[in-house]
Amino acid sequence: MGPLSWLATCGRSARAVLRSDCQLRPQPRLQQRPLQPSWQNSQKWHLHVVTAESPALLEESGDDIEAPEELHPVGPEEVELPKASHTKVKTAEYVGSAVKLTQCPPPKLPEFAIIGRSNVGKSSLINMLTGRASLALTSKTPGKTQCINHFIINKTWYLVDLPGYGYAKRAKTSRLEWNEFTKEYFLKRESLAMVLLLVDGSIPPQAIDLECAMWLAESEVPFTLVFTKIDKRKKKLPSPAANIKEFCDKLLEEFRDLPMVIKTSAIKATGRLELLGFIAQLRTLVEQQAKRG
Ligand SMILES: Nc1nc2c(ncn2[C@@H]2O[C@H](COP(=O)(O)OP(=O)(O)OP(=O)(O)O)[C@@H](O)[C@H]2O)c(=O)[nH]1
Repeated sequence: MGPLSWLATCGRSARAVLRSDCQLRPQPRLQQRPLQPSWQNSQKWHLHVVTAESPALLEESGDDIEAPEELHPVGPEEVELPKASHTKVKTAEYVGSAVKLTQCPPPKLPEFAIIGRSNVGKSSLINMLTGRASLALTSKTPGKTQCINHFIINKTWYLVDLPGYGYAKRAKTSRLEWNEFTKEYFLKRESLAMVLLLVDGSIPPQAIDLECAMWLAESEVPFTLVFTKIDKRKKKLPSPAANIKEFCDKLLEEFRDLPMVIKTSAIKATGRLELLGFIAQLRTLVEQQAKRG
C-alpha cells in the first residue's frame, strides 16, 4: 500500500494506532483520576532507535534491510525495520501556514509535530533534519513562529512546526497556555502521528516543559522527548547530560516509564539519523498496522 492511501485504508487515525502502544503509564497516584480506559490499559511500546551505525542507515540502496539482532523491537507488535530509503530526506518543501485546522493540508499523510518553548531550536532542528539551511526561517527573536507550518518530506509525510509556548513577554503567568488552535490541533488532528517535544538540554529543567509533557500525556497525545542544544555548555550551569538526567528523573516522579528520548544538536547534526530513523520506524509501524486492518 502506498503512503497516500494508508489513512484511508486503515480507517483509523495514525494517532489511534500509536496511542494505544506508545503512551506513558502514569504513576499510581495519577491513576486515581478518572482516566480514559485506553490510558489505563496502555502498554509500553519498546522501539529501538536506529543509530548511525545501524545497517539500515548505512545501506545505500532502498532494498529491504535485514535487521540486526539488537534492533528487533520488543513489544506487543513486531515492527519491521524501515527501508533505508525511508530515512533519507530527498525532498523537503514548505507547504503553508495555518491559523485554523481547516487551513491545514488534507489529513492524508502522517504528521510529526514539533513543539517547545520559544527559542528551543525548532527551526534549527527542522533545517538540520531536512538538510536545508533555511527551510524553516531560524530566528533569534522568541515567539516568531505563531502559525502552524507544514513541510512535506519526500512527498510522503509532514514535519509540522507549531508555535512556541511559554514566551515570558506574552504570557503573564508561568502556567502553560496553548493558543486555542494549537490545542485543537493536538486534540483533533487525525493524521498527527507523534509530537516531538523539544526541550533545551543546555539549561536545567523548566517547569513549563514538564507541564507540557504532563499535558500531552494526560491528553493521550503520543510524544517523544527531543533534547536540543546538547553541544552547548553554559558556564556555571550543569552539563547537558546532567540537565537531561534531571529532566527525566522529574518525569519519572509522575510516570512509570519514559517516552523515547533523543538527544540532538543542530550545530553538530547530532541525533539526525536517530530521529529520522525513529520517524521512519513509526511510519513503518502505522503502515504495517494499517495493512493488518
Ligand atoms: N549551540 C546551539 N544553538 C542552537 C541549537 N539549535 C538552535 N540554536 C540556537 O538557538 C536559537 C534559537 O533557534 P531557533 O531554531 O530559531 O529556535 P525556535 O524554537 O525556532 O525559535 P522561535 O521560532 O522563536 O520559537 C538560535 O540562535 C539558534 O542558532 C543547537 O543545537 N546548538
